[in-house]
Amino acid sequence: MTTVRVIGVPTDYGQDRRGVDMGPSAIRYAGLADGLADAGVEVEDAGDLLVPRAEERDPDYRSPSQGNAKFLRETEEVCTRLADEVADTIDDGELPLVLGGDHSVAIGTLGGSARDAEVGAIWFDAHGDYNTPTTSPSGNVHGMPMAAVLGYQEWADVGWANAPGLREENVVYVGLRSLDDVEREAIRDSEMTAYTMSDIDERGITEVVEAALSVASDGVDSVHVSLDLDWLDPGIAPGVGTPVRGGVTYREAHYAMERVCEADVLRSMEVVEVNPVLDDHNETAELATELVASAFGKRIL
Ligand SMILES: NC(=[NH2+])NCCC[C@H](N)C(=O)O
Ligand SMILES: [Mn+2]
Ligand SMILES: [Mn+2]
Repeated sequence: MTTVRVIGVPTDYGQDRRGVDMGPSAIRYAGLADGLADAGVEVEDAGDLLVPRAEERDPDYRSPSQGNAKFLRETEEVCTRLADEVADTIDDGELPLVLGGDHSVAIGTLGGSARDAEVGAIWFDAHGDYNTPTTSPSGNVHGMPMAAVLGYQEWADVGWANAPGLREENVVYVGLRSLDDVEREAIRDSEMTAYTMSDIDERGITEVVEAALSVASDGVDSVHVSLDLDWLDPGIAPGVGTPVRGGVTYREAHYAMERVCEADVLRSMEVVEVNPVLDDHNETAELATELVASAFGKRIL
């Protein structure tokens, strides 16, 4: 039986809206343990990483190579510890489930997951998160993790952000609908595969998810799944910091998670960007919990 080790990362260094640091609590409160039990997996909750409050830090501390990026030192500090936790979890034969926090935590999750193995990644998100400290219009590191771990542009010089076992060819985006201009060109020029919402409209979630799974798992040991709650339509997932209209539906999202489970390639998973302060009676955290249960095997019949 799979044992899932839950690792909370209560950080909001990667963006400007406060509250996403409460994501791990909100997701647990929404019934994560019961959801995983329904899915038939063993659960071990490792608690939360200790993350100093943003108010105690200076977002504007910059070393010359940091460009616009805010809280980069703090992000390094958290992601370095997270990468070790994730790698240790996998070494112990368990499956890490990381609860964000904002999407900057992916630098740590992927760093640990792709440390000693060849892995692919499926990025369920409205956004590409492929900015760099100098191309980013916002300076928010949650818009940069994919570029960071792949060493795109100046990220190549940032020694701590890397995922040696992850190659662009095995990275797949599903559900894109908001890209910055430079980021769009960079994604076009990369070897990554990107399915936008229009692709889902045209081909249906069934076909897109099949394609995503096959590209991500091609020639590698296993796959990391990154689930940003703003992938879903804000009508059903209002508790996120950067909502974008026109996201996937409740059923499309569940279907995708069910297929992830059936493909039996999962190495690590993270659920990010749940912001209880912006949420409506914890409904986004509840949705996150249900989607995790589907990804780990909960079925109707
Ligand atoms: N993980 C996220 N929600 N990312 C949103 C990124 C938004 C925008 N592209 C930026 O870089 O600032
Ligand atoms: Mn994201
Ligand atoms: Mn997003």
